[in-house]
Order: sequence, then structure tokens, then C-alpha cells
Amino acid sequence: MQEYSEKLEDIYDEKLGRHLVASLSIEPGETLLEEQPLLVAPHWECDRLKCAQCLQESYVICRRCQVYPLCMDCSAHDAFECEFFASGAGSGIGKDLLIKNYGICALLKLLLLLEQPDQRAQCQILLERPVKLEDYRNEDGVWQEHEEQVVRPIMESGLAQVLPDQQLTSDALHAHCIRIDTSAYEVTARDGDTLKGVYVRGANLPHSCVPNTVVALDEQFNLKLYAAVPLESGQIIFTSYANPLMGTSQRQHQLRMTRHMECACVRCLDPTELGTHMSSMKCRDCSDGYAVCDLGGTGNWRCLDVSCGAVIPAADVHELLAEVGGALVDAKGELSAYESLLAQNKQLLHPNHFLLLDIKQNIASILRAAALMNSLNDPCKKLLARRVELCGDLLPICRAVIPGISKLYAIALFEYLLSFVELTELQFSEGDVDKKGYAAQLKRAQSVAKEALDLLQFEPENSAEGFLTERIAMELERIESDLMKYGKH
Ligand SMILES: C[S@@+](CC[C@H](N)C(=O)[O-])C[C@H]1O[C@@H](n2cnc3c(N)ncnc32)[C@H](O)[C@@H]1O
Repeated sequence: MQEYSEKLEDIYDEKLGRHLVASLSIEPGETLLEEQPLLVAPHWECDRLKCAQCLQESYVICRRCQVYPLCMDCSAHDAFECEFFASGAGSGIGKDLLIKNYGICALLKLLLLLEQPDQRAQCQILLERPVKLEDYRNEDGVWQEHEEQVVRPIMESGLAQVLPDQQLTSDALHAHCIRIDTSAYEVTARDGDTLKGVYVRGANLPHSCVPNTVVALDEQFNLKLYAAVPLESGQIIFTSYANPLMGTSQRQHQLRMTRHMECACVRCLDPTELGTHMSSMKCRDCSDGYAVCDLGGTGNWRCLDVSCGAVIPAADVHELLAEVGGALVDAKGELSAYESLLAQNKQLLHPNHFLLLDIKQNIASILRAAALMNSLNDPCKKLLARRVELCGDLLPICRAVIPGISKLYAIALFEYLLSFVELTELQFSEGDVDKKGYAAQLKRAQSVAKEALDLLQFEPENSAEGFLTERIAMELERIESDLMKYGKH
């Protein structure tokens, strides 16, 4: 399906540009779009060469064109790109163009796609997207980065002269970079690095921090978009460009920086962030009150208890968040540093605050890695119980921020399941729980595993989530076989 589902209509308005609405009712899990990528390339700032064929780490250069990196397993890459530099129009361009300026990778791909008659029409759809260069020009950071890493190297390489039909100017190249950046999806290479994938139709999806669709990507980076919740005729189809585990002002900052947009979704307009309180503070005046941001007014945090109404100035909140954010970076994987950060900030932030969640996730992943490497000294049960608690704290929040079918929630359930089963088995083997208690715990694990599998059922088999599904299914099998043994009493 290189086209949208027949149940969608492609429309245009001033605010969202081209976008899609449901023209009929749609069930959760229904496929809305399947599309191959127009291009997949490393980020501008990627400093490790990637094989032009499989996008995993590269060790050699293509012998034929002497321009593109390859890995030990791949002996060839895209025939047009190879030919262009080996004996085509680009044969006179310096062979070190890409190696010296690896940031040009995505744009070079687009420029060479534009040279191929069978690809040009797809690229043109992307290039029709209007870009107001004046909104970006002279902006610190992005414009400068594009200029130094992409635009200047290409202009100085002589490519503009050998691609005369494209009439390449600095401004045209900047506009291409912006189109690539604002429409790209983060995709994960097999070696775990993130790359950017551009999809001509997928690029039409507008953002909401509460998306109503799920984007699935298989190992070949093919995109499948499916409904996360029931959709009624007339509803706009949204994806999310932001990290749902960040607070509102952090998501908004990210969207402003990367997409030049202001989000006004239900979560962004709700000071409690859908009841999660991911940006709420503990009130400084009353013992059990929480303060939320006065979004439409002063921007200060005010206690929700009207009989208290104490105010925390926005500047104080931002200063504290910057301080904790900095300390998180400085903690550099040190368990004790995260634990002391958690203890200090529990007094100041709502228990669901996104920074506390971040700290807790760091602790949980250190404990997981330690368990895997068997490097825990002794108090295994205590640490396992701590991991279960930390993973459990994340569950209701993941459930609340992404409604319906959610990969984030499925992954959180999996992490919880692993630690819960490990603890349960240890407690049973050490005689802390009897058979009946063990069976009751296994029943809980069984329902967690089933819930996670249910959420992942629409993911392609050959994807990271597909492999996760297999892993959870194996765990479920193990749980059910123990249940057969111990659950009969
Ligand atoms: C991937 S493009 C979407 C394509 C767009 N529909 C078009 O016709 O070009 C992303 C851009 O769409 C706009 N956009 C997406 N979601 C939006 C939203 N919820 N509110 C305002 N603008 C949005 C922003 O300008 C953003 O940089």
C-alpha cells in the first residue's frame, strides 16, 4: 500500500498544511498506510561512517566508486549512486567528499534521487512543501549547522555544476535540509544507532502529543501506520514527533527547535498533563498539595488546593529543573548519584514528575544490567524488589500518556514483567512464598505478558517489536508451564 487507506482523505488547511482525516470509522489496529522510505540516512551530526547498503558500521570504501562506505558483508550499494561517482557526471568530484563531509549523506541521497526519472516524482512531492527560509535564517544552531556540515561542503564540491538541471543554490540546499529535518522519522539501525527516514506520505502527518496512530518500522525501514484508538469520520490523523516521557514545556521546546511549531493538543493545554502531573511540583506551603503551571496566565506554578493557593515562581521551577537536568548528566551511570538525586528531589517534585521518572529509569536500567552481568553482590531480592517497584511506577504514566495501542506501554510492561518474574522465582526458590502464593504471582505475570502481547500484535514480525513479541511469548510459555505445575492447588 504505497497509498493511504481508502478510509482516509487527504486535505489541506492553513494551520496543518496537507494532512489526513478519517472519512469512515476506523478500528484500532487497522492499517492506514504502508510505505517504503524515500531515503534513510545518518543524522547530520553522525560521526561514524555507515555502510551505504545496510547502514551498519562501515570499515571499507566501495572499490568501484571509491566514495561510499561499505561494511565487510556488503560488496555493492545503490547502482545509480555508485555509477554517478565511478564513471558518471560525478566522476570528477573529489573521492573524499563523503568521508570528509559525512553530514551531507541525506542531502546527497536526495540530490541523486532527483537525477533519476523514476524517483523524481516522489521527491517532488516532498519538495513542494513550502519552507519559509526567513523563519530559519540566522537562527543560531540549526542554520549554522546545516551551513557548515551540509550546504558549504556541497557548494564547494562542484556538485552544483554537474547537476545543472537542479539549479542548486545555497538557499535551495538549506530548504532541502529543512524539508528533510522537519519530515524525518527517527528510525533505528540494526546496530542500534538512530537514523533519519524520510517518507513522502508519512511526512504529511501532523503532530499531537496524544497521537491516535502508531508508526511501526520493519528491518528494511518500511513504515506501517495503524490506528491506536477507534477513529470517527472527520477525525484528524496524528502522529507524535515528541518524547511522551518529557514534561509539557520540554516537549514544546523540542517541537519549537526541531519543527518550528507550537503544539496545542489536549495534553499541552492541560496543566495536569492528562492527570499524570508529569510537570507538577510539591507545594512548598501545605504538606500534601501539588502545584501546577498556570498555563494561560502568569506561567507560575500554583497549589491546586484553593484554600492554600501558594505560588512557586516559574523562574524558581526552571532553575530547579535545569539543576536536576545537569545533575542527571553528571551522574554518568553512577547508581549512588541517581539514588541521592531521587532522595533530594522527591521532596520538591510530584512523584510522577518526568525528572523523577527519568532518574528512576536510570536506576532500573543499572539494576537490570547488573543482574544480567551477575555483578550484584548479595542483596539480590532487595534490589530485584526495588527494580519491580521502579518499573511499576512507570506503568500508569505510560498508560495515561499514550491512549489505546501503545508500544511505549508494551515495553514498560515487558520491563516490569522481567523483574517481577525474576523476583517471584527467587522468592519461591528461597521459600518466602508457598506454592499457592507463587501461583497467584504467576497469574499476575501471565496477565501482564498477555497485555503486552496484545499491544504488540499489529507490529511487523521482522522489527524490533516483532522480536520483543517473540521474547514475551517465550516468557509467557515459561510462566504457563509453571502455572500448570503449581497452579492446581
Ligand atoms: C512533517 S511536516 C507536516 C507536513 C505538513 N502537513 C505539510 O503540508 O507540509 C511538519 C510540519 O507541519 C506543521 N505541523 C505539524 N503538526 C502541527 C500542529 N499540531 N500544529 C501546528 N503545526 C503543525 C509544522 O510546521 C511542522 O514543522
